[in-house]
Amino acid sequence: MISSEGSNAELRLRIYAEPGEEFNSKNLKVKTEVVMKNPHVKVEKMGLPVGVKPWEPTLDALRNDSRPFTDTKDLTLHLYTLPFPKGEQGDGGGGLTECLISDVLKHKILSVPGYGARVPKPAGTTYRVSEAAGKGLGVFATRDIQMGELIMAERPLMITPVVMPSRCTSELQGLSHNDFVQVKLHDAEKIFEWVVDRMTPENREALMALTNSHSLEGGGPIIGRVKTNGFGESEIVDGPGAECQYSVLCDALSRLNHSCSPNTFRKWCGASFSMQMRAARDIKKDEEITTHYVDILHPAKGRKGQLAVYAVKCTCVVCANPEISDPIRAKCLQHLQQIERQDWQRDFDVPTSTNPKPLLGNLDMYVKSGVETTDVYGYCLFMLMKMYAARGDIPTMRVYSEKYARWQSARTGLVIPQELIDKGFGMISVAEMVLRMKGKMKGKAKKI
Ligand SMILES: C[S@@+](CC[C@H](N)C(=O)[O-])C[C@H]1O[C@@H](n2cnc3c(N)ncnc32)[C@H](O)[C@@H]1O
Repeated sequence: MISSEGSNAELRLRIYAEPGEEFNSKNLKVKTEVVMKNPHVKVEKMGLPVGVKPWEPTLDALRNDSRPFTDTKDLTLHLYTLPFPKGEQGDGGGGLTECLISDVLKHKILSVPGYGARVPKPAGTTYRVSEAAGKGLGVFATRDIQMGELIMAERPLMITPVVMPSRCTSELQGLSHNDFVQVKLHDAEKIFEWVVDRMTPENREALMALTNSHSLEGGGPIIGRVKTNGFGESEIVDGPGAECQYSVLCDALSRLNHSCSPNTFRKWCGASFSMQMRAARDIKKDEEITTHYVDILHPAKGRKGQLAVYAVKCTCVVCANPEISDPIRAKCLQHLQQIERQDWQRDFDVPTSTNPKPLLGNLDMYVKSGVETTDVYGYCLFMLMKMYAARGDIPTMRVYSEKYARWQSARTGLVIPQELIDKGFGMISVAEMVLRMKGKMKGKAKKI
């Protein structure tokens, strides 16, 4: 699973019925235990180990998609088709998602203000999927794309828990670690098959057409595809403590390859129940459109290890030259740690220095190093906007205000009014005051 948070909390949600009780929605119990997450497990063989009986859960236990109300405390997994309720709101034009989620998450999803909104469409065609040398397929720009532009918006094909739904662990006592994992993979594939069986034929075909980079690791074809293509999404979790994380599996978005200098931001939009991707910098026609699977500010060696989990051997220029790139990335990380402690996006105080050289130097470093998807880049644009306002240079202030607004739109998906951008997010009053003062010094007020 492609992590958005980098969290590797090893928790497992156990769905079970007491011995002798029927496995159905009324008597299912749920328990969270420390165990492995499906993206990181690997075994030599496939199928059940010798002597282990197949798990026979009943599908009815999970089939609850017609329940009108959700229990906000129920962490048991159920099958739902979203957007919900089907037929009343329709699919908002974006297609339907098959979900194996808890009521807690379903309640969260349905409570998002504006839930049921249409999935937005990019302006014209923005991308094609074609061969990416050494990486399988990839996504490429079909025209020049400006920073901030929406490139893709997609309703997921499927949302499934990161922890593997499987039989009660007590049944597996005495098994070797390898056999234990094999059973887990086998059980989980069975449950995932139910999810896939509920899909529309088009969605099922799209899912099975996705790449499986983990076909030799003992898991079934669905788990393999989830591991290869699923996104971790911070908003798609149970409860505030993220008791259970989920994997969000999309279609075209799954064709995005990893880059250590990515040119897009990925953002979940709860209202339209869609994953969206926007340009983090200007992208040229035919350029590959990329995302990041791991933290791009980590040193090359660390990234290599993390990327191996996703079956990625990155050969980009940043990875190929760690002696040059690592110190630069370390500097960027240091800058990030400095600004993380500040509420800089809401700080409209006039900067104490009006010398833009250090900031321009940093901006150049961020662009050359390709770290526009990190906050240091946005911070730099924001500070330059404020600094040029403090210098009374309205045209240059507007250049950075425009860039900062585009970057923020790409990052958050929010549309920033042009009037606000023209006014440098309010910094124009500072610029006007400075100009008036300069005018006074020369004996007359300058016209803006
Ligand atoms: C989410 S898929 C991306 C689309 C995929 N290339 C395809 O053909 O469908 C992830 C897989 O793509 C490949 N991949 C992604 N980024 C890569 C990169 N930077 N270098 C090499 N392979 C990459 C790896 O095989 C990885 O497991």
